[in-house]
Amino acid sequence: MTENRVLVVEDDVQQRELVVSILQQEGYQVVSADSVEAAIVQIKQQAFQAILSDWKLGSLSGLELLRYVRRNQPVMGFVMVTAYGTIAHAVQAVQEGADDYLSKPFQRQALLLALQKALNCAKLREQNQSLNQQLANRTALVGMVGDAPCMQNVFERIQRVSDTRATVLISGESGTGKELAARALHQHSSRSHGPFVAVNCGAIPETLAEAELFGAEKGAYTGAEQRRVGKFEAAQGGTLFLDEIAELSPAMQSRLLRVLQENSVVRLGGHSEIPLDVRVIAASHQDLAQAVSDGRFREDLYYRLNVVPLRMPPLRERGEDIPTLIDYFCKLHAKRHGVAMPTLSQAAMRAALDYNWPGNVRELGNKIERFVLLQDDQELISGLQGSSSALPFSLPAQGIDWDALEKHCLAEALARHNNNRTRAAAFLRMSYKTFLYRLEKYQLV
Ligand SMILES: Nc1ncnc2c1ncn2[C@@H]1O[C@H](COP(=O)(O)OP(=O)(O)OP(=O)(O)O)[C@@H](O)[C@H]1O
Repeated sequence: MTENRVLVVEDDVQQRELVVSILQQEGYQVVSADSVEAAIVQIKQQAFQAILSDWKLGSLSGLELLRYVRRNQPVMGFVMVTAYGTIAHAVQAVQEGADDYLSKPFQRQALLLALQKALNCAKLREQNQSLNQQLANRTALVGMVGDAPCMQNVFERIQRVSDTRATVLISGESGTGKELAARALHQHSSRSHGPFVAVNCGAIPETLAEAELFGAEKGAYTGAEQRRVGKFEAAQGGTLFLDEIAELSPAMQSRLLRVLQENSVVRLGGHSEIPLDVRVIAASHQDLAQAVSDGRFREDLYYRLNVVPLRMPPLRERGEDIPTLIDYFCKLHAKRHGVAMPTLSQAAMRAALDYNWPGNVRELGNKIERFVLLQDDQELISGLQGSSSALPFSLPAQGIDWDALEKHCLAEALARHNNNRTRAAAFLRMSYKTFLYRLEKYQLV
């Protein structure tokens, strides 16, 4: 906000002039209006940071003006001036979004304080709006949908480390967006103009793995009729994404470790070292730490890769993102296939929220694509009901203390959502009212 322009709305000429002159003496830019209609004309013509309005204004009231402002200019500060003894009006004004109220007659100091409070509130709302905008841009920028706090943490980490050369190890179940995260890391780095090369380590035949990754000179192995450039070299100046890293054989693991340590590569059958300028990102849907404990993955390579760990949360841990993702995929696939955007029935949305999504975002994207093409709600619902009641855990043989479990679930839902009750209630698929009732029952409020 560059300057503080205030609109004073008052139908009593004397009172209006008095307020205008006090505010002008304080350095405010002041415009005045004598009715709700005149005030709305002014608001449409120029920007104000705050409005100071009388309650009683001819045939309309300041409340109507307040409602108009909150609908059309939600950021603007608002002070309601009420007649002496009409506290009910003041209460109603604050309930409907006024930042403060003043009871007539008021002192100069009270007027200035109330106006300052409204201006501060407006400033906070403006900052909030711009932060939300930044957040929305950020989400759009990385091409990943996710409002849940756990996804916001992922975005934050991506932003923080994208422009470094630090190796990132992305973990997460299949379909949680590991490759998308790797692409986001690349896109947000200064290497974005360079190549992004993705290799699925599980899909390369063992015998060809070395040549595929590190390259081979002509005649290095049977069938090598010409020089072959490996994936590391192909990613020069850019990013190499090694997916399913746990699938590499022990021999390949040690070669990879050497390349990473030396930051250079020697082609199979070659002699000269080729210096590398490659950022490496690895991913695995298997628990790599477990693979190390089981002796299937080299510990030193694990630590070399796991400089920055990035965990992609499974979809069932971020149920609040399901409606947004459904909307995103409906739009995406409707556009892609040139068909009308369908709407989900409430029953289908319910089924989607109750479903366990073992295939995560990929499965959701596929199911929604089919829905967009077939536009068959029932088909979608029946595809979601198969495992909808399956819980991600089973009860212990000795039984459970139900109250302790319920209390634990409520507390954990709150903790996971930074004490945001609306999100915690949605996470537990509970109405807000039911959630509050249960919090009170367990004295968690
Ligand atoms: N947060 C998200 N927002 C939008 N689309 C997403 C998101 N996460 C994943 N997707 C989409 O879901 C699909 C699967 O994502 P991706 O291939 O990145 O998952 P993955 O974890 O690498 O899977 P896998 O382990 O099976 O290789 C892709 O089409 C991707 O675009």
